[in-house]
Amino acid sequence: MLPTPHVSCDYDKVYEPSEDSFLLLDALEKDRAFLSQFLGSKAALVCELGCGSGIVTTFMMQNDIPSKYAIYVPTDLNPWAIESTVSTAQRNECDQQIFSPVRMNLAHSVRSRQIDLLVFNPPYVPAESVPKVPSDLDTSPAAGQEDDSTSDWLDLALLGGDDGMVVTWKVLENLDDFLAPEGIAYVLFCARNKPLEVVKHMQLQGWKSELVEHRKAGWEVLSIYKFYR
Ligand SMILES: C[S@@+](CC[C@H](N)C(=O)[O-])C[C@H]1O[C@@H](n2cnc3c(N)ncnc32)[C@H](O)[C@@H]1O
Repeated sequence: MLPTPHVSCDYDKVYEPSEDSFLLLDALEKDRAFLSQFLGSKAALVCELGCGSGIVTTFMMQNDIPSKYAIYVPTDLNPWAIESTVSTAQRNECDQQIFSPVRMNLAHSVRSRQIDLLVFNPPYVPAESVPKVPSDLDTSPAAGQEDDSTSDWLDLALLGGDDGMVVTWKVLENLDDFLAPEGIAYVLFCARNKPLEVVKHMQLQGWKSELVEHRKAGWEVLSIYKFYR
């Protein structure tokens, strides 16, 4: 079993690693040899969206997933998550890797079709609405029309709107633009996200998809699917 990074953050501001984070680590560990074969021969661009404490990106860096030549660009809307990701990487002595966390909305500031490995543990809890993207990072036409009061960073980490899928759909609908031609994405779902319906929809769009991990966590059932062309 691969070592889990040491993490210590201010959990009033940043999502505390939980069952979902650990399931993602297990999925990446399970697919480590596959990822090394699939992407290991090049300097792969690895982009974890919503990096939070940095536990997942640090785990990948610690364990050369997909290879020791990879370039890691984790992203988050929450500035405290970016700060925590830097300190988690330092705490775990990952300063050998090429690593540059960036505050951005999903992967919208990364050039099209550049990401080789995309990893996302999204805000997946069904809720009436999703907290709005802070106006300095919102590029939609409606941006700047409301006051910018996003201060509850934990709501942003958890609340996923209708079916808990609003943010995840923003990634899946942009996957063709985000992923490199031979790229692959690992995305976490809870049962209330109706992952089987989502996978069917993605397959109809031409994506290949496989279940990587599946676990009951308290009253949630969590699963991780990978998507590739
Ligand atoms: C469930 S937490 C996962 C944190 C970490 N990856 C883990 O597994 O422990 C979701 C993360 O996504 C971030 N997030 C939410 N919406 C985002 C968006 N539109 N763009 C980037 N990050 C976002 C939140 O700030 C939070 O850090």
